[in-house]
Amino acid sequence: MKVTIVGAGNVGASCADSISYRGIASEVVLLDIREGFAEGKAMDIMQCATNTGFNTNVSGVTNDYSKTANSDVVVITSGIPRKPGMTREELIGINAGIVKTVAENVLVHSPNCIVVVVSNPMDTMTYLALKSTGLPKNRIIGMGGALDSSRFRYYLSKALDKPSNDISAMVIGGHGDTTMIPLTRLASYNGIPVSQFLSQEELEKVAAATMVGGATLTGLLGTSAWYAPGASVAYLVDSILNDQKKMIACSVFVEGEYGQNDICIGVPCIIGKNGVEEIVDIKLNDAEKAAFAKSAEAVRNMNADLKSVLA
Ligand SMILES: NC(=O)c1ccc[n+]([C@@H]2O[C@H](COP(=O)([O-])OP(=O)(O)OC[C@H]3O[C@@H](n4cnc5c(N)ncnc54)[C@H](O)[C@@H]3O)[C@@H](O)[C@H]2O)c1
Ligand SMILES: O=C(O)C[C@H](O)C(=O)O
Repeated sequence: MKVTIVGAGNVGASCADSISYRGIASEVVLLDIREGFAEGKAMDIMQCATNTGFNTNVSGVTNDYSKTANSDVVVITSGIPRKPGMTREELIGINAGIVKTVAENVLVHSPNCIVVVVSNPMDTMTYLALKSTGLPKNRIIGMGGALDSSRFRYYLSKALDKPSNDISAMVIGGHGDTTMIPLTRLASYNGIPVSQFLSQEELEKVAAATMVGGATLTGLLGTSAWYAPGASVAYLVDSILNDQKKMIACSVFVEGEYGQNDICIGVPCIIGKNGVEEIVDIKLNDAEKAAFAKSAEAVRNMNADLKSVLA
């Protein structure tokens, strides 16, 4: 199985590292416009092979899409990241042009691939990739919910003082500081509702920390995060390539689900060899429904900024 990752920066290289280390694909191609950069990242990753024991062939190319031919999955991480104090939405001006060109280029050489969009603002970039390529909706997946959910589990584990892997929790809605919806009511510690262990106030603090999880890291690092984003992409790609049918919150095109239409937004999806195989209909309560409608409105408003790019 072949995976192409466009953008060999912090997130792209971390995706390649996670995918090869976990043996998810036989071949990974990193592509970047910076001369020699993807080649360097690929060589560095390949020099891990003997010490970590992986067999994936990782190669790098400078803007040569012919080397990406016949990829099963293409991950788009190209574009600029935010700096401290910025929102993801502020990246739209530069990243929209990059994502549109990249999505069109990859499809020339891999017409049957599934596209995973990572570049921010991710829900808007996913919608752009879908509209500009005309691909069927099951083949365009925005990665954000997997990362946000893992941050939610991290903050719950800190509050509970229990291991993250014993906690099950999901974030839906937009991948933005104010649009994420951590589903606190449905989070559990080994199947037991977390509300049995944490007060409402503690749960609200966890949800708030989750929503600004990316901004917190950006403030600490001076640029946005990459290890957890790379691992989250690998988790998603694994479910596609190995047809695992995991339920993962992903940004996908909705047509009536959760009362919304014509946007890409985070909803629970079954992810398998066909990409998005099902959108799972969780019964939300009234407060969660209202939060989802508000999040969807913000996501829809951002799409309006794509008019000139999509014209
Ligand atoms: N969806 C998520 O959960 C999530 C998580 C982390 C980061 N991100 C986003 O991912 C993007 C990348 O972040 P990063 O930290 O890796 O940034 P980075 O600056 O480290 O890397 C971006 C790379 O893209 C390359 N690039 C730019 N234009 C290109 C083009 N036309 N073709 C090929 N490559 C091109 C650059 O040369 C650079 O190497 C940002 O938009 C960031 O906000 C999203
Ligand atoms: O926070 C960012 O800007 C990057 C990414 O969306 C993240 O959540 O880490």
